Amino acid sequence: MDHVNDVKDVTARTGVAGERIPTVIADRVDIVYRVNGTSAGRGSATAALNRIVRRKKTERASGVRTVHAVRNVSFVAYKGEAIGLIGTNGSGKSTLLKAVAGLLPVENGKIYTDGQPSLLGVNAALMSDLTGERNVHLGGLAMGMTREQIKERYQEIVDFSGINEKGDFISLPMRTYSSGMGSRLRFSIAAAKDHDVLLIDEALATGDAKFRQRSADRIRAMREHAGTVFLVSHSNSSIRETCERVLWLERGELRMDGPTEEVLKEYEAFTEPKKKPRPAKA
Ligand SMILES: Nc1ncnc2c1ncn2[C@@H]1O[C@H](COP(=O)(O)OP(=O)(O)OP(=O)(O)O)[C@@H](O)[C@H]1O
Repeated sequence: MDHVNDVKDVTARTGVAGERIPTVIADRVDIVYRVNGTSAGRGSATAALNRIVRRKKTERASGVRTVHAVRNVSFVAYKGEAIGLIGTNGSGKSTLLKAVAGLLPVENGKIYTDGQPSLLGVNAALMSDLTGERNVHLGGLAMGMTREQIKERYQEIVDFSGINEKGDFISLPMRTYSSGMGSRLRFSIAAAKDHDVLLIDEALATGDAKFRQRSADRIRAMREHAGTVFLVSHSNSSIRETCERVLWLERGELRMDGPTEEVLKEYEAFTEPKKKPRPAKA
């Protein structure tokens, strides 16, 4: 099994114990995507025929290409931590998050989690033809809340999202929302529940400054109540506001794992364009 839901067994075996309680352990994880239909040939029927004819050839010849998205990544996350995942485009952040959520198999290594991690992405499935109100109920049920819990927290969710600040938008279909409003509602629904491990993919990026501040406060509160929060973001300020630890992935490899400021300092030096030397004064 590559995704095991019992971290306690591992802690017993490895002796990682004491005050800090591990919630996620990634042990030398490799994740590989396989993409079909990449060989020359027109249309998928030709590609399929090619695959049958050349069954014994290499993967590349049969039209299957592999993308090694995460390479030999290991880390231990503890209860109460908020961890930022950073890295340039295509460095493997979303892939790693999906694997921690149990949505992608790992090629090598293992991921152990304590409790069921919840992945909150900007694409979290809400129904655009239904009203915000219906979506709050559906989203809550999808996360495992009871009808009573949803009723109890409904007003809190709507108030937190700020959707109704500019009129009665919560009774309109979600397709009438701006992308920022949509992701605020998604975040608010997810934040209404206490999660053991909450995985957030860019959810805060589209909110305005006021909402970002509220989200950062909410994430802090969630950490105090229980679990561990992972946040993937390209916004270094969101990471600074929210996380005290950062994992930096580059080309699928874990380049740095440490306190936010230390890692961001190196990352910013890596991503900022090199300054041209000033011409010498005449
Ligand atoms: N479904 C997929 N099939 C094949 N390759 C994929 C798939 N999803 C991602 N990849 C590849 O895996 C690598 C890592 O992608 P991933 O989306 O995890 O990166 P990321 O760090 O989240 O990027 P970004 O910052 O742009 O969102 C990339 O090379 C990407 O092309």
